[in-house]
Amino acid sequence: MCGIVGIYANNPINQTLYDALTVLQHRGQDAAGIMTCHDNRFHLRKDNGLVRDVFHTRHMKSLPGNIGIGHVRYPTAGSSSSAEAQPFYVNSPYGIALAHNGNLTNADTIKDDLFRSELRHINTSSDSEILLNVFAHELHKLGQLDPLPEHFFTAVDKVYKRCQGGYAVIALINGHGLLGFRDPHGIRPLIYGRRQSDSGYEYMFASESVALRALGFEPIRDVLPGEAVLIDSEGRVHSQMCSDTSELTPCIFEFVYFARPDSIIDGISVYKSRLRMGQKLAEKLKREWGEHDIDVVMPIPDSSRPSAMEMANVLGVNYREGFVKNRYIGRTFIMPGQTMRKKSVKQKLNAIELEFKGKNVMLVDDSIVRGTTCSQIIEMAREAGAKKVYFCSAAPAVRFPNVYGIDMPVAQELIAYGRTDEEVASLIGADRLIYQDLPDLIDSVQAGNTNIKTFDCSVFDGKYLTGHVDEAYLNQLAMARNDSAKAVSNESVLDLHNESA
Ligand SMILES: O=P(O)(O)OC[C@H]1O[C@H](OP(=O)(O)OP(=O)(O)O)[C@H](O)[C@@H]1O
Ligand SMILES: NC(=O)CC[C@H](N)C(=O)O
Ligand SMILES: [Mg+2]
Repeated sequence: MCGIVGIYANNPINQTLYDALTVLQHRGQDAAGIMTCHDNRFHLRKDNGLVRDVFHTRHMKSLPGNIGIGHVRYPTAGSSSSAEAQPFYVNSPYGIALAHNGNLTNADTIKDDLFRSELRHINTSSDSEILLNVFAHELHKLGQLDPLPEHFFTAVDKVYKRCQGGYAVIALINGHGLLGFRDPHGIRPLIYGRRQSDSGYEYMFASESVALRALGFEPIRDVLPGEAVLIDSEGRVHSQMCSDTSELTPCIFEFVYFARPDSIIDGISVYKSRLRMGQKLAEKLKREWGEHDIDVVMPIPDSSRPSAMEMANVLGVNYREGFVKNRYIGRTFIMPGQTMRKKSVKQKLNAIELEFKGKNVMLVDDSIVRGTTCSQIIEMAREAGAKKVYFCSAAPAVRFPNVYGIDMPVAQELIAYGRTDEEVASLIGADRLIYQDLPDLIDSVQAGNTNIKTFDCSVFDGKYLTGHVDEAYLNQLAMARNDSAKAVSNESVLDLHNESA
């Protein structure tokens, strides 16, 4: 679940890109990159690490220009090598840089086609480099020295025909502007907006509206599924639907966990949808438990706070913050290995004993995925003196892999895989466990925009709306991206992108 940003401005944009990436940091903590363009030359800085670690003053000074793109990475394909940090660059045609959020489900086939038929070499194992080369090839085929917007749209149409999966993309095209597009299902988010400057409007594309707002850009609208929006070199906006089979089916997990609560995605407030998740969960609890003996409702910071708050409210029970989060530890779920994730939960959360002593506590999390967080948290609650520890998840049980840009590639690594709710409860050590029902989760999100008829709920129901995701693909993905395979592929390599720090 990477974060992407692109800016067209009338003044240097290195600092604005940096600031936007810090706002999107929650979407990717592994690597960060910025590519700017000035006087027909690209300037790149990318490396592994958080935004604040990747860009020092000397890097910022060497990112000139009024147009550029940025990326924060959470790998879902390839390795964690700095060579696979983004943006990626290809020299022909025109010189194109690209930042991608999502995952291609037919990357291997396209890679083969690119080499055999189109004589293009892909030097990394990143699907984003493949996506860039497909776009570049299709654009090159049109043979235009002075391309018009329609040529870019034709190339995007071809990308839609060839690339399956979920993707939101921002491309920086030397001399021709910024191009944003979103896959025909709109699985991954992308929004654009503008702000007034002394010399006219400036434009920004971003994964989430919060990045626009934080930098003083007014959102115009979400990019539609199957649509491409071009901000040309003169700052004119062109847009076109490039796919004739598009339907908005956004990823519901953005609302559960990934996005910041202060973002609005496809017209839906993430914060409000989380409040509604809490409300629905409380209603389910009342229905199923009847009388209860819960003394306090507590969130597992950060993401579950709104749901826990509303749950406490509906149950008429005290809301208490029993865990304090170390603000210097990042999100644990998107960390690359299980050892690091496990260690970080303990460093990240600490119990305030007096909130637990002799109480029956209901711990609320937004989701239970591998079970790393809840198992440790329940243990901590008991150690802090809780009488009974109940646990609930504002999302249903995660039982299926994600193939669209969330790194949950292996069903067997999910704690609920092949287990009943009771079995999960006993494994994590909870006295009782309650999961949100899928229809309730969908209602909670859909209430924000009833025009959206379907959401990508694949991690909960195993339905992959883009098609072509079969048993064989899932098996192959599991082999390539299980935790031990990733540890091997992430061993250090010296690659083409090999600048000095
Ligand atoms: O079952 P698991 O595999 O542990 O995954 C689920 C947990 O991971 C996430 O927290 P994270 O620490 O990533 O981020 P947050 O601070 O935004 O809650 C999520 O909010 C759950 O707490
Ligand atoms: N999480 C993402 O969006 C990842 C983008 C791309 N698949 C990568 O691994 O770099
Ligand atoms: Mg969490």
